[in-house]
Amino acid sequence: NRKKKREGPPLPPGPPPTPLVGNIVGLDPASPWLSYATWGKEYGPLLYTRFFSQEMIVINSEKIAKALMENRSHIYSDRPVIATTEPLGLGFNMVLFRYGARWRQHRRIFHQAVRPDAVIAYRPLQMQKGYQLLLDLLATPDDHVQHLVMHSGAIIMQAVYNYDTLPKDDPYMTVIEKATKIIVDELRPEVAAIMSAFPFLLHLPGWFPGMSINGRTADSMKYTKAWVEEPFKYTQKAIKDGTAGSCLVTDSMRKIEGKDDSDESTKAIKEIAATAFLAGAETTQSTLRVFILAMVLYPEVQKRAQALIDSVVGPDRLPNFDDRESLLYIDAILRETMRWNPVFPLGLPHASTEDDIYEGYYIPKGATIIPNAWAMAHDETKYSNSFEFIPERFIKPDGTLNDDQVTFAFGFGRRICVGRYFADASLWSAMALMLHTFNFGKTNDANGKEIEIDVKWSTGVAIHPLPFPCSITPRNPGLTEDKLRQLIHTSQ
Ligand code: HEM
Repeated sequence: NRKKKREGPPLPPGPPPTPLVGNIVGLDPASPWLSYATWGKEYGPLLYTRFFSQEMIVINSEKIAKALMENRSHIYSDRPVIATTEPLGLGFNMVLFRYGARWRQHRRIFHQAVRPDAVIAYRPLQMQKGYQLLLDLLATPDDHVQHLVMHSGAIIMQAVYNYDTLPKDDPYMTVIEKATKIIVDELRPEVAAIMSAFPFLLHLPGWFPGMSINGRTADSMKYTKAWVEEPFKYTQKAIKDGTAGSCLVTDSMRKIEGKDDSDESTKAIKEIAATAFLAGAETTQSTLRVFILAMVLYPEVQKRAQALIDSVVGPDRLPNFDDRESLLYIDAILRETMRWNPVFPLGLPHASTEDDIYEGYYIPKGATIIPNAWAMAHDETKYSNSFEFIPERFIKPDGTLNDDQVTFAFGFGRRICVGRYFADASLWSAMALMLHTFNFGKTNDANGKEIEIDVKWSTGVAIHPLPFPCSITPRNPGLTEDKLRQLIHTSQ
């Protein structure tokens, strides 16, 4: 027991571990962020827990997360080795890379493509895909989840490969969706910790209780290989044929031309392209699902946003990025969506590369560092009535936005989400367009009685609300497909 044998500063407090397994007892496997937040109330915002031999430091406070992962980022920028990465076929994915040269190379190329001044170039495509989302919602509002999946995926496929996804049964999207489903389900830190402690578990059959991952690795491998290779081949061919438009792959390939056209750079670009979908599509559509849930549950917020859009934009055209400055309430809604239910409730784990001491507590080298974004979002000292959806909390008395950009929802320090500016624009455009065009509300049952929404959440590393009954109706009751197409045409 490390706690007894060590001399010097103590480890941070935490619940007493069960011998061998550590702090599994009492941890809610479907929503561990709740257990960590509860433990935080008892033991303090910095917690020490253990899963088998893996030491974990859970941070429930934004201030401490910044003090460690930002101010001491030279120590806290690694990722834990996740034993399930390779079996799932995720070795290409820089999100999970250890801190080092390969990560730095990928991060640099990625940053070039989606840094604040570069993302402006993607606005027309984000608007186009937003228009398509409106058309899809008008045609079949009950399929709104599928439309959001397609919207977020189509933006990434276009931005990365300059590939226009098919509205139905797109071959690349189908394969990627299958892989993502397995990955999001299985890539949980607690599963990874168990697998790391007992690698032989990876060889147990998939039907063995708790070992669902083993039944799925072969499929995951197959799908991820197709995901990395196939769309990249599409763009490579377009480059060869001289028909390639600007996109992450084409632009990055052109940059290395003549300078460094080794296979390694090409491979890096190919892997970054696949990573963009993994990191960017599910997260964006999950956030938009949270947004729709909020609009249904908080009609007064929706009305306030629509009244503002009506006064600034009016009914005869759709909002665009030039209106953003005059529609700050939409930004407040965006921030509140990210805060109210962060789609990565436990962020993504970092790992420490040196022993450290923080406020008298010892943080061991090699510990997994878990920022509990959910607990930060529900810090009542910062966000009163934190379970309520209140965009006004981001607006200063003079009507401008405050400085709180809810960055904790995008992570910390050197590993902070590299795609956050891109995500912000995809989210803003979709939210503004949807609020302009539709009302989101509850539905009625057969007796005309309003159906109450019992919100349930998926589980895994990234989460979203499970489908809930809602009505999506055009604000203008006479809106037809033709009229909407006309509106889109005049707005371009
Ligand atoms: C609402 C949308 C999004 C959310 C909430 C989100 C959130 C996050 C979070 C919490 C992390 C972990 C940061 C850390 O380790 O501290 C992350 C990492 C990352 N995100 Fe995002 N993300 C979103 C969209 C995107 C998009 C659109 C892209 C790409 C176009 C992207 C690319 C990445 C990459 C590559 C990483 C890994 C960074 C690294 O390890 O260095 N994300 N994101």
